[in-house]
Amino acid sequence: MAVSTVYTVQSLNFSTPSKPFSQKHILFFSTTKKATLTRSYKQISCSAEDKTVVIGLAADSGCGKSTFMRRLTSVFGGAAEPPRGGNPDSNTLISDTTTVICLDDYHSLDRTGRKEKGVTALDPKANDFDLMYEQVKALKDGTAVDKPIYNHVSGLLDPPELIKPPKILVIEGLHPMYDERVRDLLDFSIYLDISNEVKFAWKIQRDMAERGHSLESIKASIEARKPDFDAYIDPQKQYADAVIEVLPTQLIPDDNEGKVLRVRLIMKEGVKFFNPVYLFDEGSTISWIPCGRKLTCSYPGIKSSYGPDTYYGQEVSVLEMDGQFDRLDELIYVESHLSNLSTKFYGEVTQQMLKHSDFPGSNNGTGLFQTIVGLKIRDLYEQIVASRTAATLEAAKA
Ligand SMILES: Nc1ncnc2c1ncn2[C@@H]1O[C@H](COP(=O)(O)OP(=O)(O)OP(=O)(O)O)[C@@H](O)[C@H]1O
Ligand SMILES: O=C(CO)[C@H](O)[C@H](O)COP(=O)(O)O
Repeated sequence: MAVSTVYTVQSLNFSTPSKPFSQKHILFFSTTKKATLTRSYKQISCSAEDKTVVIGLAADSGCGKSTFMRRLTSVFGGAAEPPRGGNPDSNTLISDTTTVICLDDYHSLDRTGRKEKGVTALDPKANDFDLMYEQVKALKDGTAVDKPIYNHVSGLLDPPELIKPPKILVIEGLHPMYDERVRDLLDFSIYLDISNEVKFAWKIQRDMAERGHSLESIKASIEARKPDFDAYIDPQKQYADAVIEVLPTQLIPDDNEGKVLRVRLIMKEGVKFFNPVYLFDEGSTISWIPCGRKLTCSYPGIKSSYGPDTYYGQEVSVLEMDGQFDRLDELIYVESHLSNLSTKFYGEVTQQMLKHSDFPGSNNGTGLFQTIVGLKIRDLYEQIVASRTAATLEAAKA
């Protein structure tokens, strides 16, 4: 029988928190040979207003999740870094406000295990949803957890790292909306829907140009993942509150380069604390070519549209941007025609885009819509905190 021993967290060597704990936090170690951590934790007491807001970001590998996360954390200010003093191959990024955890850390089978069983990482059988649910719920309830680490360098499962409840927890990866229990914990969810043609072009850019993979191996890897992607990853988009859909342009006939993109921001109606962005007039159907005196466009130009639609049987608003911007500073012209942006000052979207002009997608709708969704998440967070504060005050009065 395993005997449990109590240690204070300050004595641990992994994932040393960047700041000392303000609350007493105790971990229970199991004294088995492997010295793995059992899953018992003491609750860190926090007020209702401080409870963690949980955001889910789903996409296939290589579809821009990390880039989106960099844009999102930048909206909150401060740099996002891996846990200080922890595993150098940690997938976690922590900033003052946000903690981003990668759901690859809940792979239950390592690279060899998947190979032996003949399953991909996209297959639910290769992932531990019970633990994912248990830990996301614990964090949401104000309890720190020892989250496993999937090491992408070695392909092994490394010893766990300590994750404290942040203000905003982002769970990003293949399956944030797959398991109903985890899905129900999300305060807001996003799906990055990258069409096969564009995914292929991005994979070639990264894996061929930057990582030296051959064209054949990239094709083979995409083909091998496709059945599981279609079965387990893609269906999650029906649950997302916002979907960023990336398609080949319609401005160049038969374009197969995948450089000019048509991007659609699909925003669910009726989501608490989320008011969809609109162009010119809320609820109308608009088609707009902004190129001209105030927006420089070279071939093939830019076409934007907006209007109501349905998506998986639900009412949505869709904002679309096809083409690319020549001059980012002129984006202020487009920004000034959009409403419900949740900016804190005039031009904040343009400022964010200029700040990260070196990120992929900064000259088109991918960067623009990721930035807008980042601002909407900040607004959602602030509204949730404000409503909790109001509820606490009401309760105190009663
Ligand atoms: N908006 C974009 N426009 C053009 N290329 C992009 C865009 N977003 C991502 N890419 C390309 O895709 C690659 C992967 O992007 P990123 O690292 O953000 O994706 P990811 O989903 O986090 O990937 P992974 O899960 O494999 O770590 C980038 O190196 C870049 O080549
Ligand atoms: O789909 C993925 C999500 O990032 C990866 O392929 C999965 O996590 C397995 O990683 P690796 O290929 O490093 O073993």
